[in-house]
Amino acid sequence: MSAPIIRSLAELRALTRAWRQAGESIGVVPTMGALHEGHLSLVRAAKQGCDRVIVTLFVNPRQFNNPEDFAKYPRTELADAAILGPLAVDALFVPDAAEVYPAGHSTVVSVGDVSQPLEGAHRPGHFDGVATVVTLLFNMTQADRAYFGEKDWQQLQVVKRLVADLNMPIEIVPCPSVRDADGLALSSRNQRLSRKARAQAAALPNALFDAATAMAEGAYEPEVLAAARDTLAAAGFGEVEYLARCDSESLGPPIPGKPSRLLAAVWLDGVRLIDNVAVG
Ligand SMILES: Nc1ncnc2c1ncn2[C@@H]1O[C@H](COP(=O)(O)OP(=O)(O)OP(=O)(O)O)[C@@H](O)[C@H]1O
Ligand SMILES: CC(C)(CO)[C@@H](O)C(=O)[O-]
Ligand code: BAL
Repeated sequence: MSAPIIRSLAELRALTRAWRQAGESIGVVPTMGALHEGHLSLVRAAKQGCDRVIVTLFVNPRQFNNPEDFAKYPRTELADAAILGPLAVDALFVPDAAEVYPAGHSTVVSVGDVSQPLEGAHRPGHFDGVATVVTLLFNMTQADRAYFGEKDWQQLQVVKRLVADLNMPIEIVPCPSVRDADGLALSSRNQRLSRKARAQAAALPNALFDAATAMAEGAYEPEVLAAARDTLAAAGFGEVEYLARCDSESLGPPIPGKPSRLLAAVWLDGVRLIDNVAVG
């Protein structure tokens, strides 16, 4: 059986009110659909941690800085509802744009410093769109816990900052990146890779893991980063938008004694891939 699809906020509210009155906890897994094992790992964590689980599916127009990317984003609602069936989620919330942004909607939520570099610099307005829709989804679902993937590391840090700064009564639960057998992080956008490019794509995680190991062993960072760029170019990758070691939490420059992370956004075969790994 497929997951029960709920489209209106009124219907969702009726459910969440009943669950709250029964003293049940609510978990939310926000997604843009085209579900894969990465998303399902979040759903499984939510099922373990909460009495009730809502998966949201909304391709949020306000976080796309590139109209072509928005137009091409995969939309597979029926398959998504079917794949969630065996996990027995309580609701698949699929609002339309007018339910999320009714006429007259004019509030934008903007998170500070952590949203500025990397994705923020290369996708102007992206994190304002994410922070705004995540705030709306948290309010709409009344969730106690929300599950986010480490694959979108900067997004996770932005959402943590948002929740801390606005004292939102919700716990953010990070979930590790799920990777294919060759190491490529699962992503809806991987579907757009040609067969040849898909075979080349594992060079990205390999280069990141190798570089992170070298850095942890004390190798000279500029040389390590230059070697990683050479490896990617040799593997057929195009533009490297960023490849940088950052403080894991603030995404600013690394801070001695604090965890750091290596993050990248790279083009391959007309597809923009992102990934990140811990250093040390
Ligand atoms: N491989 C993965 N492992 C763990 N979590 C993931 C993975 N891929 C996506 N997620 C998480 O699922 C949630 C929804 O992400 P989203 O719907 O954008 O999927 P996606 O595959 O990342 O798509 P795309 O990268 O093309 O936008 C986010 O919290 C994201 O971090
Ligand atoms: C969190 C999110 C569902 C908000 O639209 C989106 O950015 C995503 O899929 O990671
Ligand atoms: N997976 C993060 C959402 C986005 O790329 O727009």
